[in-house]
Amino acid sequence: MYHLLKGLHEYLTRKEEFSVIILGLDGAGKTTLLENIKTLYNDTPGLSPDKIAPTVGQNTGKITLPSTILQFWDLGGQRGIRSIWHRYYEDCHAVVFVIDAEDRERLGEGWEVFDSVLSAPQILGVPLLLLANKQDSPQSLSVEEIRNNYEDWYRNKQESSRRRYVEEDDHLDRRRERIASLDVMGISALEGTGVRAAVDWLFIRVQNSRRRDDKSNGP
Ligand SMILES: Nc1nc2c(ncn2[C@@H]2O[C@H](COP(=O)(O)OP(=O)(O)OP(=O)(O)O)[C@@H](O)[C@H]2O)c(=O)[nH]1
Ligand SMILES: [Mg+2]
Repeated sequence: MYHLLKGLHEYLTRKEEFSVIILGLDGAGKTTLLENIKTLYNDTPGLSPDKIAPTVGQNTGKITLPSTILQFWDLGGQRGIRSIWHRYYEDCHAVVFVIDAEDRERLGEGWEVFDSVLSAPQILGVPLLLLANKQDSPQSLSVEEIRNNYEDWYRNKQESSRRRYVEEDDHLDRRRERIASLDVMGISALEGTGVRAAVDWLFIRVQNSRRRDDKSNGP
């Protein structure tokens, strides 16, 4: 009887675990975001921004929400480290792409990398959230400006490339669909503004992720 009740209790209180990968160029603010999330949701606070160094490899963090655990994988954004990102694609349930909205000079490079993430076949069906970080800075582009900037970049790229003629129709359609339904949110990872709203988005979207029935504990 005890075992039956224990089993029932465990069943009723079990938490599903989902993996979220955080991608973006070096310096975009991914680790600052992860540490801020830890501070907001965990008893033990995350690192303060002055203790954060560029990521060589990965950082991880876990938060517990009602009936759900989110496991974050913050991956280094330096050019040489980006080549390992794809190893995390197969097992993730959501992707967060952080763009530095303050660094106008690197926006093009950011979109180039974002575009390759957006069109990676392994994650075409996985929720993708674009975060326009550093909204605390007066120089930063707003969410609206970031979206427009990406759409302009994409249009220019299409016009100047012949890729659209060689890309498979099906793939192109899914990609267009993804861009049209792309969610962009503004945050300040440094001050924590907008971070809870972004986590709420993830919490809701992973429940409906196509990979929900195919969960794993991460890469
Ligand atoms: N003003 C401002 N600065 C920020 C914000 N988020 C991060 N930064 C700063 O941006 C710099 C880079 O932050 P990181 O979190 O290390 O960036 P990262 O994306 O993890 O970089 P890599 O680990 O190299 O991929 C640091 O100086 C942060 O303090 C923000 O919201 N506002
Ligand atoms: Mg980092």
